[in-house]
Amino acid sequence: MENYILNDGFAIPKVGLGTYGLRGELGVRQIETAIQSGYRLIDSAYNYENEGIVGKAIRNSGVSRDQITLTSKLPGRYHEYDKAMIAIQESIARTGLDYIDLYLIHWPNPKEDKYVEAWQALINAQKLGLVRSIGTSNFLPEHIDRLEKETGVLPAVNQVETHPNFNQEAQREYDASKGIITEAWSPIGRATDMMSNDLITEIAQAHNKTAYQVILRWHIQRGFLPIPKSGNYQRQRQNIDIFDFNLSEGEVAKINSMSHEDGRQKDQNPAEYQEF
Ligand SMILES: NC(=O)C1=CN([C@@H]2O[C@H](COP(=O)(O)OP(=O)(O)OC[C@H]3O[C@@H](n4cnc5c(N)ncnc54)[C@H](OP(=O)(O)O)[C@@H]3O)[C@@H](O)[C@H]2O)C=CC1
Ligand SMILES: O=C(O)C(=O)[C@@H](O)[C@H](O)C(=O)CO
Repeated sequence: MENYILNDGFAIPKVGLGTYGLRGELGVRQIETAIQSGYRLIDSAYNYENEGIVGKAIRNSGVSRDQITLTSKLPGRYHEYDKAMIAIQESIARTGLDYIDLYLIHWPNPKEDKYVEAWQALINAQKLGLVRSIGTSNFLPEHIDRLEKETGVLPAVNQVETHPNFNQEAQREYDASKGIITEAWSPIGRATDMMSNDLITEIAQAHNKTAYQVILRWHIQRGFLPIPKSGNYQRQRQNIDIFDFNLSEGEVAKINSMSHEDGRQKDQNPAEYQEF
């Protein structure tokens, strides 16, 4: 697996496994198969109620702990400093591991306006060794500017919705200007209409790859870090088998051109959406 280097010096795999909806003992087995297939970055969140099974899969995997990057995320209801510190410790305890590699603020919840306080807690948790790297999710440039101005500390990653219908080029440019890696959530658009898109199907046929492999390759060639979710062994393998071909600049540009202003998931604009 190829890596990006974060602004705090740690390496992070270029593709990760999304785990929203993977739960229970079946979830443990699904995450174990992903690790056996080569995944070394696992994305979880307090609100997915699966930190326990993700931790169990990592502990069962036989892969050494320091080879795996585990992400979790702080929910909106815990943005106050003291609550955030407890929530981080609860996340770690549920995993059964000693630390979490990457901890993100899940949503900025700008109407509550407590995300700077939450960020102070993540900074302190990093100093205490509870979490290795810290970052944000669904943060717009204005939110990151405030973190920088009020704390002087920038996120290592910013995880945002990105897929061909919503390519986030402006956000990526902003993140890159601050040394932040942009992770892509819903990177294959939740597998809805992408397969039937003629443009992507044509490119896929030219490379003898699936439409989803082309989309995931497109993310990487643009400098994004996609975290596709699959509970299925074969699809998990397909989603990381994307390092043996290159899209041309023209193909990348064609996929970029699919993006449109209202291409994001419904009601997921971080300027408005509140998640607790
Ligand atoms: N920070 C945030 O606010 C958010 C973060 N996330 C994170 O991002 C991850 C990924 O996003 P998500 O919304 O799950 O959407 P994805 O774009 O990853 O799509 C997941 C869906 O695609 C299917 N799928 C996966 N691979 C293939 C394939 N190769 N061929 C056909 N179908 C496929 C999966 O089904 P199957 O499992 O059956 O293969 C599932 O139904 C989440 O799981 C979560 O970890 C998601 C939303 C918001
Ligand atoms: O899955 C996540 O990480 C979320 O933040 C979800 O809330 C997601 O955005 C969603 O589907 C909300 O309906």
